[in-house]
Amino acid sequence: MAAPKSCALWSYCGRGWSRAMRGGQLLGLRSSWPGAPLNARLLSQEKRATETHFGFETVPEEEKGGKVYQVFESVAKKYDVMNDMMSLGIHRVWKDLLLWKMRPLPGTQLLDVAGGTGDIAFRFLNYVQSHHQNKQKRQLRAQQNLSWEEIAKKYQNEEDSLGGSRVVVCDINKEMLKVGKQKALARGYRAGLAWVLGDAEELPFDDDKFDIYTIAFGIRNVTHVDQALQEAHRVLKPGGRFLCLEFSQVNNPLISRLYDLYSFQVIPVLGEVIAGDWKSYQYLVESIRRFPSQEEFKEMIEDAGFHKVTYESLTSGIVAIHSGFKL
Ligand SMILES: COc1cc(O)cc(C/C=C(\C)CC/C=C(\C)CC/C=C(\C)CC/C=C(\C)CC/C=C(\C)CC/C=C(\C)CC/C=C(\C)CC/C=C(\C)CC/C=C(\C)CCC=C(C)C)c1O
Ligand SMILES: C[S@@+](CC[C@H](N)C(=O)[O-])C[C@H]1O[C@@H](n2cnc3c(N)ncnc32)[C@H](O)[C@@H]1O
Repeated sequence: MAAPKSCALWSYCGRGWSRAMRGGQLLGLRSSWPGAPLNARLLSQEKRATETHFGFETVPEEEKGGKVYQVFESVAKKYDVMNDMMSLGIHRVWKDLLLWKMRPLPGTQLLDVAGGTGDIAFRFLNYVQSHHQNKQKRQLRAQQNLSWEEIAKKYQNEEDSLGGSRVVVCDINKEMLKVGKQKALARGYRAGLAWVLGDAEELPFDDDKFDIYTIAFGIRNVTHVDQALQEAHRVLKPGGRFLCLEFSQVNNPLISRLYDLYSFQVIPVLGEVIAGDWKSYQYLVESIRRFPSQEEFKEMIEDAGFHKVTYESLTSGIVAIHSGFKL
């Protein structure tokens, strides 16, 4: 695991305690820093700030991972149907827009972290396969003198139909990965797809390995967001791209009010009726409100070493897509 960048951590402390409180998450000070404000030094010496949030609850940092694991272990089988019910299918549009923004080239090696049941991975494979086949058709039409056998051979090898592109789905939860693998089998996805059990905070991959790193609706659940961002930077090749689709801040007061009413009055009820798990969906809607705003998260991505960091808010800011590059 890449050691936290002292400059980034220092700039956290250097910009004062409030910066370390970003998104309501009390970031643990790992050592009393000579330059840190007095109250931060006292806190780090007397009582390490090792608390974080689990929805609106404050919990010891070491407990959050287990609680999040239980949430997704519980909802895994109903995860996909709940997404459609809660968002009336709009989450599919958000994920399609993520792929449209990605526009992967042939041969792209994608790491989809917190990939769960594979929604992003399947979209990636569909995208690269359709673009590769369209390119192949254009090339074949340009070569009038090919024999039938030569044409048939070009269409036969599925591996080739991906143009060398590959996607690795990495997730910490066995049940979510199990549902994803079942979906892949049912939909006929075989080539170019791998499933890896792993933690976003400590990825089981070498440095400089992937062209694109995506994380969709996952980073909100991670205990140490800064560590996950640093791991994303580590495993990307120079020139690689980071893309994050996550819930964000609604700025329109009316929509924000309606969204809150819908979130806290309807979604947990849907969670209980459909998934038999009111608490996990209460966690969902609370965790959304505890996540940093678009601008704050942009700064966190920059602190992790990414450049040209931008974001695009969708559906009045209910979600946002953040993008950055490892240069
Ligand atoms: C455990 O963690 C997780 C588990 C998972 O399964 C999934 C995830 C990851 C999550 C996703 C990928 C998607 C999650 C989706 C959401 C959080 C919801 C996203 C919300 C929208 C796209 C629409 C938001 C709605 C608005 C902006 C405002 C419009 C709201 C209304 C018209 C409803 C107003 C609600 C009230 C006034 C509350 C009081 C009313 C009642 C209790 C009566 C009953 C009301 C209804 C039945 C209204 C239902 C309305 C709709 C279904 C329409 C929704 C509106 C739109 C599509 C605009 C994960 O992390
Ligand atoms: C809301 S689901 C998103 C799944 C998928 N990306 C999608 O868009 O449908 C969140 C996923 O994050 C995973 N997750 C939570 N904490 C994680 C961590 N530290 N490392 C890797 N995955 C994690 C959960 O197991 C779950 O599968």
